[in-house]
Amino acid sequence: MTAPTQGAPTPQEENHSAEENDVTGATVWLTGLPSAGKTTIAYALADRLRAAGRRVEVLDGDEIREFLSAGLGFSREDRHTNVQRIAFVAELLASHGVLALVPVIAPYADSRDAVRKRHQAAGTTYVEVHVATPVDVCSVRDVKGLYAKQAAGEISGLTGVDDPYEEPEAPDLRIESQDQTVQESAAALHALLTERGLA
Ligand SMILES: Nc1ncnc2c1ncn2[C@@H]1O[C@H](COP(=O)(O)OS(=O)(=O)O)[C@@H](OP(=O)(O)O)[C@H]1O
Ligand SMILES: Nc1ncnc2c1ncn2[C@@H]1O[C@H](COP(=O)(O)OP(=O)(O)O)[C@@H](O)[C@H]1O
Repeated sequence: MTAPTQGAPTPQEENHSAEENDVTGATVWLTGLPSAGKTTIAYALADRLRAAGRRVEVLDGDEIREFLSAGLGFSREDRHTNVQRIAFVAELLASHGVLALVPVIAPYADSRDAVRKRHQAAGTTYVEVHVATPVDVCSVRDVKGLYAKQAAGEISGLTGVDDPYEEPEAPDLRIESQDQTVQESAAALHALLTERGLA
């Protein structure tokens, strides 16, 4: 057997690099009410996926609103614009083999449909997860104090209270976080991604 030319990749190296290039990315969108558990599950899942060697980005709603969507508010129109911008970035990442985890409320069905269609048109995998924690549980968790502020009349237009949340009719997965630990919720989503060849 002749030794490979110096500098040229061995067949094993070539295979390895082909495998890397062939890794399937996907957008995994976690939709649900404020304090439902979207962000917590996304980061717990990211830890698991990174430990398994996957490239992962979490497109956190709060961070996106500070930069990419700076200046947008919470009107129907602004929420739609926010969601479409995030979908654009997520799809780009996913099309390059990244698992883009998106814990963003996305309260309107037509906005989420547009996200799905963008991914379908590009041939990029899209997974919709409904973190279906009931509003009474979310309002007790009240991670950012928004439910208390709304009740005190300090803010209005809070999703699920005095602003719409249109529940997904047929998500790929529904997580009832009120009955689970964070790790159980993350494991359920990890199992779905494994089943679909994404993890
Ligand atoms: N009025 C109102 N309604 C809903 N949410 C509100 C509101 N004001 C501020 N926030 C906080 O904004 C966080 C980011 O929202 P998103 O970008 O995910 O919302 S949207 O998809 O554009 O509707 C969102 O983050 P999460 O709590 O992680 O869901 C909220 O905490
Ligand atoms: N199974 C679960 N999955 C996710 N979060 C949970 C779960 N059980 C309890 N929690 C708690 O609920 C809160 C959810 O907050 P967060 O993830 O910021 O919600 P969101 O991003 O949907 O606004 C956290 O304090 C988290 O520890």
